Amino acid sequence: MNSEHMILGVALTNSFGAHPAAWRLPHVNPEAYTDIDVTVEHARTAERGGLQFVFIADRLFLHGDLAVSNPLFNMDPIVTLSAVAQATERIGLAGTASTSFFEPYLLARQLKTLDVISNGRVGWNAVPSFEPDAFANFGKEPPAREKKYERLHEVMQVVQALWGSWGYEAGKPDQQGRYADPAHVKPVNLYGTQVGTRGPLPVPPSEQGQPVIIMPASSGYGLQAAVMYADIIIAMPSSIEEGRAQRQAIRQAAAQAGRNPEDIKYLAFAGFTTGDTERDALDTRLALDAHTDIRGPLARLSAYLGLQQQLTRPDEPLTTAQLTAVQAHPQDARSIRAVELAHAGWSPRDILAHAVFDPYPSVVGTAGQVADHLQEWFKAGAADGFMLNFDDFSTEIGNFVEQVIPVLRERGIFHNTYEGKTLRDHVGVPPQYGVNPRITTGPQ
Ligand SMILES: Cc1cc2nc3c(=O)[nH]c(=O)nc-3n(C[C@H](O)[C@H](O)[C@H](O)COP(=O)(O)O)c2cc1C
Repeated sequence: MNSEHMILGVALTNSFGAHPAAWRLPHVNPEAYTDIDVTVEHARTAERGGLQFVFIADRLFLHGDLAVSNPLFNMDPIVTLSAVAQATERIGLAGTASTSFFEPYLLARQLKTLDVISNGRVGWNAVPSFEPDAFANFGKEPPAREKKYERLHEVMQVVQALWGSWGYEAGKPDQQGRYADPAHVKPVNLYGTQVGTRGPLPVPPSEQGQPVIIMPASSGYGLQAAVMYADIIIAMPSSIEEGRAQRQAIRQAAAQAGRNPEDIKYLAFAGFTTGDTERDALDTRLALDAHTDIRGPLARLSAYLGLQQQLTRPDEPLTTAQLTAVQAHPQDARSIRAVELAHAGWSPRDILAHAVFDPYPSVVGTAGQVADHLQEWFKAGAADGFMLNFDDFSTEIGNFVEQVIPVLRERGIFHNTYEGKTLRDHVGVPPQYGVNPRITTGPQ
């Protein structure tokens, strides 16, 4: 992994795409939620483009109003990735598993087994759950914030201790009669306030030792935990300035925690819809937006444009009087963008089709515009790479691979091919096996 190259992961959180209407498009298989072949195909397309990993977020409850939408998350990320592992060779496989419910022995076992059978391609997005609906599914009430993070710390340390409990020194099976050297497959006897384990975990090292750890960007307790354990931090900054500031804050906190800041990769979420022209890309987005009620977004847009009155002509550019009245909220990247688009002469419907209200910065445009966005953020130090989101996986992952990846390669900011075999190689993070000694002995 060369630091001149950006890291690209693709979010395959559900089977259809990031747009809630993707499942309704005529070319989309509406049963993709339960059809593993569809997810496998998306992962293979991403692998063809040399993307470093696929990523599956998770919520432990039914998310999405089934009367109008598909379930918004995967049936089960780890089981799904096991199937994807068998159908792919190089691409990394990152899945979310909550630290709030499962016993660390079970988490350690499933994740490391997946890492072994995929030849070292696994990433674990370790998140503490916070939604009452998730806790209800385990017959529980959400705990206080400090208890939630206390459990997270204990789970992270117990899982990693279990991962390291079958030492490299145990060796390979010797058919003369010794399968492994038991002196190096040892109990860990690690007990916290909320979880604990005896060990050992009967899973030998994978090709990358143990899974790469991913954690979401957060502040306070979350930041403190992420800089202790994470190899990759994923985030949703809304502007280059915010991304740069958050990345810097993480690098600083990592150094204070005794880490080399270079060992933590900061990835920003971004969304893309590509077309041969900007108009084509907007029309693709409009075909999806047509399935949603525009009244709410229009009301929100008038507020973001700083207008007192509602926008009543969604297909006409703003009038001169309206353009004189618009005013961006200086602190809000979405408002600034909406005002820019209004001044450029786009109609309210087209401004919305530019994805101004997506939860992360999005580009609806040509491959060159998409590449410009990625390059600008990367070169500005606002991210080490990106978590790519696509409205409609069935077309957009392929478009990105065929149209955007060649531009990034031409500009020298994306690798030509996988240089190594494991996810750790793909993202350029150092080896680790078991609990990082820094955690038990303090900064060196
Ligand atoms: C980029 C990003 C991705 C996240 N992915 C998930 C996820 O897949 N599942 C989940 O339950 N929470 C996810 N979260 C939420 C975090 O786990 C965390 O609960 C949230 O950021 C609130 O943090 P706090 O508890 O420190 O307030 C994500 C957060 C961010 C910023």
